[in-house]
Amino acid sequence: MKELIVATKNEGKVREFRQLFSEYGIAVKSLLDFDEPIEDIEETGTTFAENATIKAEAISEAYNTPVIADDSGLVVDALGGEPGVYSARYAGEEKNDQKNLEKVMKKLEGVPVNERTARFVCAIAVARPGFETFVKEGCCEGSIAVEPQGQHGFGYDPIFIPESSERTMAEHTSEEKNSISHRHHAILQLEEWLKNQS
Ligand SMILES: O=c1nc[nH]c2c1ncn2[C@H]1C[C@H](O)[C@@H](COP(=O)(O)OP(=O)(O)OP(=O)(O)O)O1
Ligand SMILES: [Mg+2]
Repeated sequence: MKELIVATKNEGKVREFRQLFSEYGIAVKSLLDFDEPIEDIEETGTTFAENATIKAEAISEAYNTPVIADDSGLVVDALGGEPGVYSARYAGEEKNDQKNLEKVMKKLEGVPVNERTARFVCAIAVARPGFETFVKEGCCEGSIAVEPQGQHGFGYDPIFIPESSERTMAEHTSEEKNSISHRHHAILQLEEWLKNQS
């Protein structure tokens, strides 16, 4: 089975990539599977695409091998697009999912349901030695719940209600999430390239 390196340390993403790529006969190796510790890569870009490129190219260049990376996050209209590229560190550098979603809930206190629109965005960069890096994006439209619900998934899933649903993403099974998520939509755009990998 073909193996792809995904330059992430996020266990939630790794779980989803394993499930999503298994459809293409591709196994996933993440930075959590490396024997040696991998230093955190600074995400200095101002867009998801830039940060995905930075992560994919850093690992591709270090190991001289093809690598993909995912930069993703939550974009809330009533917060002018926050937390956006700062999603992981919204409530501080410690990257705490619970504190991050509490900060969003607090900022949205009193904001009526019809003004709580938001989307999850995912940029996936493909970096290969000797080739130009390319990036594909996917998104999942929805809104921010009035209170957190559900145990599945990771990150902001307990407060995000996809527009196709009445439940939060964390109340969806992984199969359900993987059929509607921003990550799924980004991967669909990579499909042609992925089919040539297996
Ligand atoms: O499906 C999702 N469901 C809920 N929350 C999500 C999702 N997808 C991204 N998110 C949130 C988590 C984190 O707060 C940020 C990603 O930040 P991002 O820098 O891309 O990832 P990360 O630092 O956790 O791991 P890494 O950079 O090693 O891939 O957006
Ligand atoms: Mg990150």
